[in-house]
Amino acid sequence: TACSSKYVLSQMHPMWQGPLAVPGGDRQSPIDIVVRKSIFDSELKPLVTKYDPQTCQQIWNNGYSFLVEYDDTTDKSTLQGGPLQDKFRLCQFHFHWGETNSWGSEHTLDKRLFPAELHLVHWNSDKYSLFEEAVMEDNGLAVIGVFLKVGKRHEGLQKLVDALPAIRHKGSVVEFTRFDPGCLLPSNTEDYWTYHGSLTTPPLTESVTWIIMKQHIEVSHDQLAVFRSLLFTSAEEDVQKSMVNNFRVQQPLRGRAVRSSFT
Ligand SMILES: CCCSc1c(F)c(F)c(S(=O)(=O)NC)c(F)c1F
Ligand SMILES: [Zn+2]
Repeated sequence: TACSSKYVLSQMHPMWQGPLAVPGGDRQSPIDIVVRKSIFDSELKPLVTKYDPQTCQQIWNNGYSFLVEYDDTTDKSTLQGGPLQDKFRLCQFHFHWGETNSWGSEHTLDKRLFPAELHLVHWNSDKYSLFEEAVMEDNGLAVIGVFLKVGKRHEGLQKLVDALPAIRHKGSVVEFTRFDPGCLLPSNTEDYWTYHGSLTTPPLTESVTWIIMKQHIEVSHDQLAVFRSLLFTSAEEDVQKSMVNNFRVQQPLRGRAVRSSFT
């Protein structure tokens, strides 16, 4: 699918976290969400997701995370509602996680870190015809962020966890079909925070309407341990590096408002 083929992140190394010069740079992500400073907006609607598992195509290791990619050539898997005026097409989802359960998320709630964070990446198919275009525009992308906590095993996640050993190395791809990303959303999709930000990986473009779910999902310790068995490095490299801590450092709010859909 377009959403990541042209944007191989393999050049990126986790150590790039520094303040890469970004044009403008006043709406960078991730951020700390100061809950008591978020502003309730009664105009914010519940999210409307319509995901067709048949559009699931493959899972691959891009050298920074693993991406589950969807066919985004039609409007079969979409996100609308919430803070959005347009319809957005799902192109992929991926995660960020730590080397221990004490940290790993990109966003935080009142500085609270979670062990991992799920990102479902969508692009504005009402305004643009390709992900590559949308990723450069200020209302081009919508990313749903879901916090993960360690607890009971997530049955829906297990199919994905079972596929990970086949993509241990950077650049590995395997077919992955009939996976419903809706099973990874919390039961409550009405309560979220939203703000305007950016990708948290190069090209770091300021094109993202972020939608951070208030309710987390639970995965087991063992499921998260399989995430950490992935490698940043390709099979050819002689030093293998565990894929952990693939999150960006938090960025300044620069006066942005974070709105909440709930009081
Ligand atoms: C331009 C890369 C194409 S796909 C992709 C990705 F691989 C990724 F990691 C993130 S993220 O910034 O890390 N999380 C929101 C994205 F937003 C993406 F769109
Ligand atoms: Zn991400």
